[in-house]
Amino acid sequence: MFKIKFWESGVTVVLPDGYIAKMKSLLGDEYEEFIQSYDSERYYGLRVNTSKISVEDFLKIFPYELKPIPWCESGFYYRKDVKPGKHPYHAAGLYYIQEPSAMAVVEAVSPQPGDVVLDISAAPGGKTTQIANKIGEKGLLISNEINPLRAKALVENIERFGIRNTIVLNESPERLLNSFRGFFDKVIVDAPCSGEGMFRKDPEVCYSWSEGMVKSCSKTQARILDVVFELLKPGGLLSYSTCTFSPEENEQVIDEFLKKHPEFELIDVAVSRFFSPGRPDWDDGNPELSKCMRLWPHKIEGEGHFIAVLKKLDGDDIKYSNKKIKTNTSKLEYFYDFCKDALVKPEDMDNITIVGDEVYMLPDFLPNLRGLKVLRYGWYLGQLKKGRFEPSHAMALGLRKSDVLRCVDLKSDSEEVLDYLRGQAIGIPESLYRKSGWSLVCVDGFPLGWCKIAGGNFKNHYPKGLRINW
Ligand SMILES: C[S@@+](CC[C@H](N)C(=O)[O-])C[C@H]1O[C@@H](n2cnc3c(N)ncnc32)[C@H](O)[C@@H]1O
Repeated sequence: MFKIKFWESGVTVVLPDGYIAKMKSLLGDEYEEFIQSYDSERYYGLRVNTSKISVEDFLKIFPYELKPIPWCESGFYYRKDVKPGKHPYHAAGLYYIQEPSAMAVVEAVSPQPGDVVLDISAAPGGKTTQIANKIGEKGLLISNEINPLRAKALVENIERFGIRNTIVLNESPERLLNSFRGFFDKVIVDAPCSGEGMFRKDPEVCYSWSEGMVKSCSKTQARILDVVFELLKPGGLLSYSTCTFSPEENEQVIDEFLKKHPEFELIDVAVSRFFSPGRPDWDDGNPELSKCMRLWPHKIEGEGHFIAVLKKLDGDDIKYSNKKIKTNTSKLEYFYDFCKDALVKPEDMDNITIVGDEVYMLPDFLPNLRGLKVLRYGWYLGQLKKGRFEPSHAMALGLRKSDVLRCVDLKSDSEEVLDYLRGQAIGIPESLYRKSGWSLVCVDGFPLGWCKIAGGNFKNHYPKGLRINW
């Protein structure tokens, strides 16, 4: 019987016997070193949102000690006694709290500025927010999540990050085929898996593990790959990752895929130098499988992961045209009134459309989304209500302080910033006493949300569902 103690909660969990026996037989001499990694604490990481702040500037203002993660320039380890999720900079979207090994996936496939990328199983948004930072304003990201509840968390994280050019879908992989054959430069399959690599992080994952789960996950993974290969352009890259050790969900899934799809090949990538090679001997010996990457908790400062990057060598070149969404421009009058009243450059608000009563700024290129469950068509700006426009939280977080005419800028170490996040009223600066209308609330210059001021009074519009209770 092998027990692990969870350092955060103090809970002790017995690792499944079947899992221990399997790791012993797979790892042989290396097993002792591997199993000892459970005596150490897990690692804690955060990744800077480089679309809002440079790493250099972030390090100047973040009040806690950080240590660089070798494989991700914007990633840092923090100490477990630090609670970055409670700092106002988190609410302002300056970083994403992410397990350090998980940051390697996007680094491996290395999306470039302007790329068109699909993140097929995206919630809660770790990879998506990292991709968005890399492709920049000119790229296009389709961020998809099959589970509607998890898709909600995905939308929240995308909006907190202030990402504008992402379409969020709630679809099964199969239903994407009609719209996106040969459309993407890069596809990320961060697959659902048995989670063996996360045992040290989350006791729930140990409880749900079974040999049957490993088998059923490997079938799901193969099914997802069998759909997404069609979505890539010739020359495009497919990233496949799991947070589990079982060869059935890793090398064996990749080998089966390569056998069926000779137009794909595994490639070496720059970050592989930090990690261990894949294990051909855990499949049928195909030496190419050593190009996969294994992230072992006894070899690196991070949890267990598997990553493979494959290139599509051949396929049809399909041309896509930009879709327009017909919009009733007369209804946009209230939105433009808002822009004139609140923004320094209202004329910058172009490519605007209305879907139902929601106002969006569309990405530069819009694919055909007919028949798909679309949760976001790009930057969600707000809602048209009877005779007025109400700006969204997503609009606030996608703006910069310099974009708005009125701003209440709070200090990150002030009680007022916490009061704002609690949903309470706060004092307004003298310069705004005689002003009225929607105003941005910032922390050290970074948007947190909206308030409305009138006659010297402050009305808090921080979303109810996000308010803090400490
Ligand atoms: C490892 S998690 C993704 C983590 C995410 N990429 C991130 O970085 O935050 C796997 C995701 O796959 C989704 N999933 C489950 N079954 C699926 C299926 N059949 N097809 C596609 N996605 C699936 C789960 O809902 C889950 O959100």
